[in-house]
Amino acid sequence: MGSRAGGRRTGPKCIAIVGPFASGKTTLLEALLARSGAISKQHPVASGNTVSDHSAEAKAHAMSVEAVFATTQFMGEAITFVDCPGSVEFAFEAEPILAACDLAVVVAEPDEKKIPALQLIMRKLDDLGVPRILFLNKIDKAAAGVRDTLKLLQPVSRTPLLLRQIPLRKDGVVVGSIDLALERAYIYREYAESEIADIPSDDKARELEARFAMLETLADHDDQLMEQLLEEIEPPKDEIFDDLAADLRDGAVTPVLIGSAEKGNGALRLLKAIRHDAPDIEATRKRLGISDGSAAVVQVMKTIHTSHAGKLSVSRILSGQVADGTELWLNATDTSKVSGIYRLLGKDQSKQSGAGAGDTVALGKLEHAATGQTLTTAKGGIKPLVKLEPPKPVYAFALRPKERKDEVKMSAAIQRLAEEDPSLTLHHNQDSAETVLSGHGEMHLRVVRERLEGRNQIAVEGHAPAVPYRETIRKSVQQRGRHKKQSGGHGQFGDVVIEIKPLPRGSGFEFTDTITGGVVPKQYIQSVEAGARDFLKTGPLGFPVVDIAINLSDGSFHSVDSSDMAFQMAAKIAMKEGMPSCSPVLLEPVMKVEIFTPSDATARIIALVPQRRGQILGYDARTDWPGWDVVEATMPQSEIGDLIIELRSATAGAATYRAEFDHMAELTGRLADEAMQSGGKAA
Ligand SMILES: Nc1nc2c(ncn2[C@@H]2O[C@H](COP(=O)(O)OP(=O)(O)OP(=O)(O)O)[C@@H](O)[C@H]2O)c(=O)[nH]1
Repeated sequence: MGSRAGGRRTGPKCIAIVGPFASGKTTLLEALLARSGAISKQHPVASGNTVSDHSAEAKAHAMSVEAVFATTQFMGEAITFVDCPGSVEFAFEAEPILAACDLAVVVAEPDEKKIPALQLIMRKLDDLGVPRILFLNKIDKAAAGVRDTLKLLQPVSRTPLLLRQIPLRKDGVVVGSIDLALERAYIYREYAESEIADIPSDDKARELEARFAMLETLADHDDQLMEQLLEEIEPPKDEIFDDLAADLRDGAVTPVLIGSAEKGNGALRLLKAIRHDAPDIEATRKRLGISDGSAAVVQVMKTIHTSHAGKLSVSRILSGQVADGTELWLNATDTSKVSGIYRLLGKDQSKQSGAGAGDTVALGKLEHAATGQTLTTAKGGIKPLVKLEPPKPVYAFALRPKERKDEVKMSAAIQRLAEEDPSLTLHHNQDSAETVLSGHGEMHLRVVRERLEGRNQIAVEGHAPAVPYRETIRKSVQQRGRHKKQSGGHGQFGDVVIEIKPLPRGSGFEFTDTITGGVVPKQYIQSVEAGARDFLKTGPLGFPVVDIAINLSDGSFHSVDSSDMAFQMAAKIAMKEGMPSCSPVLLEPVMKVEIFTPSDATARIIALVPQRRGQILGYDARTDWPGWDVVEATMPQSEIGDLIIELRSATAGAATYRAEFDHMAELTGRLADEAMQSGGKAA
């Protein structure tokens, strides 16, 4: 095999490990690090001692909650692995990493339920054009044959899944694998390199059949190989290896390796496949459309704030060299100086004097750099290589510190967390005076809270954000309002007659006057409007009033005692007395919702819409998403708060939704009473 590398040094690689939730990515990283010698021993996830799940939050939930970088050396070459979280709630973490890595290892399980989640990941890789290897993990638990599993998985991949290994079974238990390119058997040993063996004679026929299928797929891109197969000539192994590498690099196939990360089985084969077949930095530059110039080009993959090294921008050096003190252009006008270069192994950092093309390192103190940015030593910066677009949030809560004194500290801490996680958004709701944090699910926001409480020592409390209810009226009324005060000296006098009328939904507020003969002088007409507007900020039901028209039709004034204030007061009195007779009614915001779901769950999704007072508008196949549907509905905003939780539990985490304001609708009965009692805020 050594000859295949041909002595060609390919430079440091960066490999993203992605895959559905709990498919074994953290475990696989642990196995890869142990096998390549970066760590002395592989720890199980449950021990809480893995390189990847090092944060308090990851340990607490026994799941990855952020991307973790680990650089190792394999056969003299550096490989940085990035363990990306599998939960859809943290899916955005992977995007800036995938944008600049050489290859993605997709860790999948022989489990039908995880297929929709796998499909989402494969689509993302297709969109970004990232070459990938599929690592079929948990082969120890596989009940079905590997080829049957691949038939199940094939629809999620736009490129053919190319089975490179088949399992070797003894008494129904997987004891090793057969490499179809090398035509060798590997007998698994726990936490140790597999033993090379001859292919057992009983398995030979199965091996030949699977090998032929592999060669046939390779022959689709190699005419010579096709001829050899047709003429039954044994193709030289070197050509097969070249084809495997070329097809992977070109994104023409998805090679499939098998293994059991938990015992370290298959890790070495995977490392070798990465060494020989994974695209290198040159290929990645080509994918990103940049050449290898003298200027350094750096893609920021993640931002972290550490207690001792400060802000770190974990970056891929795409070309050139970066040293301590190198000045990098962030855009056309701003620069930042690198202060500290570190190689990462989970939470551990080791200081480096510099980094070159292909390296993935943490660059210290680039104060204004952000995740996803492309930095360069070229004066004036360069056009960003990727455009990061965080998906729209699907879950939110209002947050406040338990102690008022922590308010400033909390908002600074959230800013830092949002810098680390661009899929988090924060806004201040003027209406409800709430600080609303939005993200991608309950766990996503729970982790933010835990970070505030743990890392930042700020006790916080959260609740569902207030629903912006409004109120309106159903009936018209004419009302007089008189404000008269004679308290010694200067008196106050204002007298108005107004007509209060309902307007069609969405009209807002209108003010007119039909004053004739100057019974209300011009300058006080606007006072009447101001008074009415002020009153409407909180109507009789306790909410802002909308869709209402006020016409000032009559009134009187006093040449000395009338004033702006007096007419504002008169208008408010008229409103206060008139409004209860107008049959006020509560309005709730109703959203137009698009729910994206795997088709086999469409019926379930349609059934849950009316349970949330929603109305189905229709459903259809999702454009360009085979096997998916989109369900359109309207649904009150108050019912959407935790919609994502139900959607995900109905679809193994795959479904999602988009909602936008559609209209305000009348709300009566028990729900209206509850809303009035709570003022729209969650209990
Ligand atoms: N039987 C078996 N279990 C495995 C294997 N690999 C991982 N597991 C188990 O699967 C569970 C999930 O493993 P993790 O490595 O945490 O999965 P992950 O993909 O990193 O999870 P997230 O990043 O949190 O989505 C753990 O209980 C592992 O012990 C395997 O090869 N065989």
